[in-house]
Amino acid sequence: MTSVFQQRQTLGWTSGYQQLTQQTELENIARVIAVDRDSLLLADGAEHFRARVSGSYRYHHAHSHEAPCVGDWVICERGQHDGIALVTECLPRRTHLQRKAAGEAIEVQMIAANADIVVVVQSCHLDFNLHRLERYLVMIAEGGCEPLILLTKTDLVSADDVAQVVDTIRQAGIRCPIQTISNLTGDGLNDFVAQLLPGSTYCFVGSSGVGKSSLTNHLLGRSMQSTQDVSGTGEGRHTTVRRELFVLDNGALIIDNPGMREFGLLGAEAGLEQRFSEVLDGAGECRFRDCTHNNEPGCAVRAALQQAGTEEQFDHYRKLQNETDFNDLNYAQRRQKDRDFGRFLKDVKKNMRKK
Ligand SMILES: Nc1nc2c(ncn2[C@@H]2O[C@H](COP(=O)(O)OP(=O)(O)OP(=O)(O)O)[C@@H](O)[C@H]2O)c(=O)[nH]1
Ligand SMILES: [Zn+2]
Repeated sequence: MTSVFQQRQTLGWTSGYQQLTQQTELENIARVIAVDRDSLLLADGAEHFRARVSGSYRYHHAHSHEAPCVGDWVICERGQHDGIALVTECLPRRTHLQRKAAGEAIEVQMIAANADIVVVVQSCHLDFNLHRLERYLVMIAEGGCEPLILLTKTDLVSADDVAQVVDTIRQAGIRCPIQTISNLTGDGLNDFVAQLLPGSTYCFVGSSGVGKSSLTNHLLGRSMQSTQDVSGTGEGRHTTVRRELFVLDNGALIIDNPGMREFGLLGAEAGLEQRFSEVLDGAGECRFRDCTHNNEPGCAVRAALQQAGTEEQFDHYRKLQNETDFNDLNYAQRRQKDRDFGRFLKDVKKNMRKK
């Protein structure tokens, strides 16, 4: 017979956690599989069940990042009426992945808790962006996770191009594992799957459209529906709109982040992007819809900046935008930089008109 401990292990429970919770009966511990507004989907290794957070916990943990999120281990009371468990405590997080959100005060938003490895997914085709990658890596390190870089869509570029992207990453001093796959041809997929460790939790992050869902479908053997059936909650899962933790056949755990926006996007950055879009409007269309205005051919923004002779200044600001210190500036400082950037763009536009 499998013990409760072994059951928990299938969800990533380790003896390290065990020490944290000596006072608690194992029966009362569960992992957060998904969060839907006020309702949590939990799993204890034997079954999935619904839960809500106790009023007392919410009262004492008012910040949004303190609310249980996908990957968390929680203590709960079962056997309540209508089968809804009550979460009374969230265990200390071994690792966290979070972004700082825009707002009056800087809110920290949880993306996932207790992930061992964060898989940063970028496409070798157009989406690849070193600065964004570095920003992800900083956040991963901050949260105590290990990174793994996964480059997708190798079928759309030449082998030389793939090698060049890998080279660019290495040149930047990034030493973490890099894997390349094509969801279309299946190239590299087996190698990737083979190195996923049972009991380890992998969280996938990356821009929309880089192929996260395609990969998740593959990892789950496209058994999304049957996976859902296991949960016994009777919910359909046709659209990927929430973060969810899955157990793969080989015992690895994955958290997908469907439709996720860039998690380096901060208030000031959002502001920069907004003003930046004004320049985009004024400058016309770039050849590529997802142009990053770094060095793509047919970039209208670059052309406009070049014409105005302010390319260098612009790059400086973009660099600033990407610097991690920037993430740590307080709100007022960021607002100031934001205003400076607004002024700068105004000048660019004025110069463009003069010519
Ligand atoms: N050529 C090629 N196309 C791919 C590959 N992976 C995904 N795609 C296509 O790219 C598009 C986006 O793929 P998704 O898997 O939905 O991307 P995603 O990252 O999950 O996007 P969100 O769900 O919005 O976060 C789809 O049309 C896929 O068929 C790949 O390796 N090669
Ligand atoms: Zn462009």
